[in-house]
Amino acid sequence: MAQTRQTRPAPRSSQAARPSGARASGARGKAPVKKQPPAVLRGARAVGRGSAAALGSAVRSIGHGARDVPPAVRRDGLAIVLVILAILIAAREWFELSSWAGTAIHAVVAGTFGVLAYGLPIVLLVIAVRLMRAPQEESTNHRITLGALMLAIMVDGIIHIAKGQPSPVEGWEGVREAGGLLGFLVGTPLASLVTAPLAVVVLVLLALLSVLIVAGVSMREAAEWVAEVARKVRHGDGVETGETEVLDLPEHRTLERPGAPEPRARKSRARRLFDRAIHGEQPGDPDGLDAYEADEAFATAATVERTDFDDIIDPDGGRAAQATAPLSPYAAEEPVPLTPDALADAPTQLIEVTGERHAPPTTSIVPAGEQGTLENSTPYVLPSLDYLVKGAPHKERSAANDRVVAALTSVLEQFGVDAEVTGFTRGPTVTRYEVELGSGVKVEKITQLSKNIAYAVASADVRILSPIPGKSAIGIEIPNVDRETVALGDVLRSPVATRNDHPMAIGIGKDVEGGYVMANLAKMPHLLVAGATGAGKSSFVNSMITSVLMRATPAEVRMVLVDPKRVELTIYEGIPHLITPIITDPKKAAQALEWVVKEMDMRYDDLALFGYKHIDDFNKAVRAGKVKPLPGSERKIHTYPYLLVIVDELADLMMVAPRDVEESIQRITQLARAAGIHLVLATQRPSVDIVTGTIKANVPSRLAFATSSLADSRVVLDMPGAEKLIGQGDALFLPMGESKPMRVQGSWVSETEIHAAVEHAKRQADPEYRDDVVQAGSTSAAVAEDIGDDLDDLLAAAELVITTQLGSTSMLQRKLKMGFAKAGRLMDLLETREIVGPSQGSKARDVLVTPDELASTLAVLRGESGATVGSTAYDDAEDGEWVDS
Ligand SMILES: Nc1ncnc2c1ncn2[C@@H]1O[C@H](COP(=O)(O)OP(=O)(O)OP(=O)(O)O)[C@@H](O)[C@H]1O
Repeated sequence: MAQTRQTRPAPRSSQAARPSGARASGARGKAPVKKQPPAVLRGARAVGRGSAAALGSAVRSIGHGARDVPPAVRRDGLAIVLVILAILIAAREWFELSSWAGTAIHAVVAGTFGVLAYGLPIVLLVIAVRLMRAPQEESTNHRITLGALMLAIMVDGIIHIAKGQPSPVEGWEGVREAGGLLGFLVGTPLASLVTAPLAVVVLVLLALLSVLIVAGVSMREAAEWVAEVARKVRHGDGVETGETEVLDLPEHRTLERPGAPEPRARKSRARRLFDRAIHGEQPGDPDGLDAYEADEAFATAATVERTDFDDIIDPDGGRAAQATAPLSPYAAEEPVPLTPDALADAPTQLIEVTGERHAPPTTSIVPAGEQGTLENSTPYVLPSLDYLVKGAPHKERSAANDRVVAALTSVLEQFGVDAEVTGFTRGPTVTRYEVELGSGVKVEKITQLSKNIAYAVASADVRILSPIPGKSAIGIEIPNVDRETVALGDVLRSPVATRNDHPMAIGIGKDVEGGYVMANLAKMPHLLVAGATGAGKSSFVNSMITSVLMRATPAEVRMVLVDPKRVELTIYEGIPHLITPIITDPKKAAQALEWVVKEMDMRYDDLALFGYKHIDDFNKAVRAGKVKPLPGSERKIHTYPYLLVIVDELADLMMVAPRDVEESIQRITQLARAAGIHLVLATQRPSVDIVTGTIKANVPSRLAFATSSLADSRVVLDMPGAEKLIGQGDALFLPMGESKPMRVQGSWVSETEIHAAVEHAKRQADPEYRDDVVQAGSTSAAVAEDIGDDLDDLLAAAELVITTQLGSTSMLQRKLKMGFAKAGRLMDLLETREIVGPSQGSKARDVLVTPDELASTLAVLRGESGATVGSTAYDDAEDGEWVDS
């Protein structure tokens, strides 16, 4: 299933509503409606509850007070505490502080860490500095702290064994002079288990592992780095020769030569060379690059394209991510974190702070014909989730819900229906009230009452679900008068989001039970988003793009954004995840879709060439170094990022080139899944001429916001329901393979938050645009003059005539719904292209092209170079032998 969801915990019984006459229910996951207890008992309970509540609220207020302290200040507080500890420990261990406090410190610290207590102040200071300088890299900080602690334990164990394994029973002094309590606890049992020398070997290896954890590098990387240093030392061009060469960790190999082009210029040249390499060309020097530069450029391009999910995912589910290179020059310049409070207080200032740009990372040298070190991707730091604000806590019930329960109960009583409201589950926008029927009562009795229910609860948007999936109960969904906004930050911070580290998983929102809903765009694999103006479609597109920015690096996900309205997506201009500037011209958008088809074909060729079925398998093999270039090829094999194509207003595209757009969408959607290419098509006008049968058949996942009519709901979901939604992000989500849609409240992200995420991304890297995206095919340029604006109609006419093998003008008139003059003109054009023979009076013309030659003939009409009617030239193109423009 494409989506996962987390159900909220069952409400406490003390929160249950108690309308008279309602039947008690203990159903899990909903607020039950209970019978009234006797008055005396109620009074006693009230007194008890009152005092408990007073005590509870006092404790909670302290807790809330602490929670209200901004996270950044809390982290600073922790850093300051560490500095104080470091000073105190240093005072005793270094300067022999002799007071009782000194004695106590020594007893605790040396008692725990043994002789390592001497070094502890330095370790504490390093962690404190790291906390203050890179607070947003929580998972990296956790990793370093954990690694340091492990290292201390292992070294203590070694010291403990080396000092003859003193036991606390013989006196603490000996333990303090050796490895402390930690050393005793680790060293003694291990030594008695496997003998002392073997125990030391084990501890040394574990200490080595701890060092790797602290450094955030794998054994192979460390070995490579050591080999590199050794090589440099051997060749006498040592690491510290300063002026021309700087050696860093393997992923940051920087080699500056006097007179070498600027890194950015080299990169764009690299991109061109890289593109050629993809198409099997040799990295020569047509751009004036010498062999050195060409190799370097290839390595850079490969680095840019590389992905390594395994390497950037922290075992704790967070992302130690790309921030893990402690020696990176970029790590020292990490961005100032934007906390929600900061965002609220001074958005403009913060935007200024983030205005500064970081140079893209350095170039690595990979000798020609050798596979590069693939896992060393660009040190791109993902934005901290602190950039996104926290929403108000979710309410499980409110007074409004109790009023609705009472109203529903009274409607049932008034109309004499033997049914009871047994509970409800409150979501952010609507609450689903559950009604159980008495035996022998027809479900229709309730559905017939929908208007009376709407009247009683004073809401026109009552939706009845019969039954609630998986339950013998009827659900009545009624909008909350006190609805809640679902903050994207809350969705992305929820356990369901942190457990799922897929870069294409996005925060959809919250379901009717208040559970967070995430969905993986890669599994959809294509999504249609529709809804009337103002229903929340654009807000969804924004939270989707922001989700990607928060969770994926440009090496993992690249995007093509199509925004014919020119307003919705401009904010994302310049983010490094873009593969081409935001496309606003619908004609260019149609070309971009053709480019996507081409890219897909190319990826397919690659998969076929190396024998993989899915891009994920291919990428995994590339990262494992298992994909080797063919013998004699100089090509550097790289991983492919997912390609996410977002069209924010399909209608605008369908108006310009309906057949081309439809055709491209069809080809992309049929094949793109395995190639890691995914489409999101959004439209305000979900009518059959925009969301055609072909598009619907190929885009299996749907997200419907409120539609203006039942017909529109049917177009999007193939069922009614969306016309009853209440707007502002209220949606029905129907992922591929599901039969019933899930009602969700879409997540909301403010412009300030988007800006913060965008600025962060822009600071990390520059976009590297592919200049061929909007030139692919250049169809319109080559279209013959006599066809002019009639190309789409001509293509339709040619297709009709060729597939039916009937050269009849009146058929064109009838099927394409056009006048006689236009149909006649099209037929004449077909004659000039030798698709049909000359006019034979009232008889139909001969058709000179067979259905087998349809594709090549349409290519000729489109003006695609190299194609001739009925020839094989276009077929070659179909096989993926496109020449890069
Ligand atoms: N998820 C949401 N949570 C809270 N409010 C929302 C949400 N989505 C939309 N809204 C509210 O509804 C308004 C309109 O939303 P939005 O602009 O996304 O609609 P739209 O369907 O994209 O309209 P259009 O197609 O005209 O751009 C927003 O300004 C916002 O106030």
